[in-house]
Amino acid sequence: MSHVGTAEAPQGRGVASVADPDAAIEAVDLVKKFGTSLALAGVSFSVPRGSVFGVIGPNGAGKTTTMRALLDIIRVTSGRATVLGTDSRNAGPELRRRIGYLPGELILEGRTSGRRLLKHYVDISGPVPRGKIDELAERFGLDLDRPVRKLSKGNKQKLGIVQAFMHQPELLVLDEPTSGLDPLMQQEFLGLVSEAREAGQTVFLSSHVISEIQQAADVVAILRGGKIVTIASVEELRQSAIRHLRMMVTGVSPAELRALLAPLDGVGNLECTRNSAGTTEATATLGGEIRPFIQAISTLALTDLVLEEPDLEESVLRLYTVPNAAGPNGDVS
Ligand SMILES: Nc1ncnc2c1ncn2[C@@H]1O[C@H](COP(=O)(O)OP(=O)(O)OP(=O)(O)O)[C@@H](O)[C@H]1O
Repeated sequence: MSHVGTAEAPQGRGVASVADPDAAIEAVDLVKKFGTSLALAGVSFSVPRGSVFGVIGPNGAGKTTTMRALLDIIRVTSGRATVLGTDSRNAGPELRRRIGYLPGELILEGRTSGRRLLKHYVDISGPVPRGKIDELAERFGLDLDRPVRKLSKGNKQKLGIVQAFMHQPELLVLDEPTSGLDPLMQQEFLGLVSEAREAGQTVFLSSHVISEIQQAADVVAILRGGKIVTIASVEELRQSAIRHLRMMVTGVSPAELRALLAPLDGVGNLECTRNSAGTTEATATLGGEIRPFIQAISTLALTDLVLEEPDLEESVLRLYTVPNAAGPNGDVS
């Protein structure tokens, strides 16, 4: 297991700066090149203290690179980040004690037990409240006396979670924290995140699981190809998500209904047909606000209207793949 570290980084240089005192993290135009490949192409965001900020994106989007840059495990090519009021390049032991870090790829080998390994990490993280390690281990059903190399992937992940949370840090940086956890343990983890927020801690986490981000995060950043496609609250994302609709109308022909609905903002995949009962049926997708649509159909003789719950997953996946897709704030990649 790696803790917050500076493995690939030169020793602290740069001057500590306080940008926004309310921000736990402020990243400004982070660029990271690995040889000729551009892992981060100008990433900027701000994470308010006491909030849960989720980052989602497809494989290779730059989530891990962003986290490693914030923790000074790697150095960015250009740009700057402030973490808990300190320039990330000054991530010395004092700052590291204020952060809990769960790396994406946990490597736990050796005969040592989970308990002994955690004791070692206490030396780095600073004091842990009495009984906290056992309380967390019990919560996740983790046997701390087994040699770590014998632990399953999920149990190694639980040990990583205990390690990140045990010293009740001001900031938690969690890379794919629920990877390998079963659904019950994922819920337990989400409970822990919500308690952390209630206690005023800040959580910065990445995930592939949209439903999990939806449940845990206040704000979501969608990263793709080293760029932020959009940053939005979960509610904004939900409102911008696509709904599926089906309606039945009498007294209008399919062509008339098409002429009414097709020009409306957000209407897509429109199909208007006459069914065997002589009623006109329309199916479509509806994005964005529903009010203009409801107003437009208010004069129709509706016999049925079905408007499905917005599908956040579908909407986010669209932002993953569609070139120049606009997010809820109108941001484009
Ligand atoms: N040490 C490295 N050397 C070279 N390229 C790297 C290195 N680390 C990351 N990359 C590249 O940078 C890009 C971003 O990788 P990163 O691991 O940050 O993505 P990610 O969003 O965390 O992906 P995943 O969801 O698969 O974990 C990828 O193209 C990756 O191949």
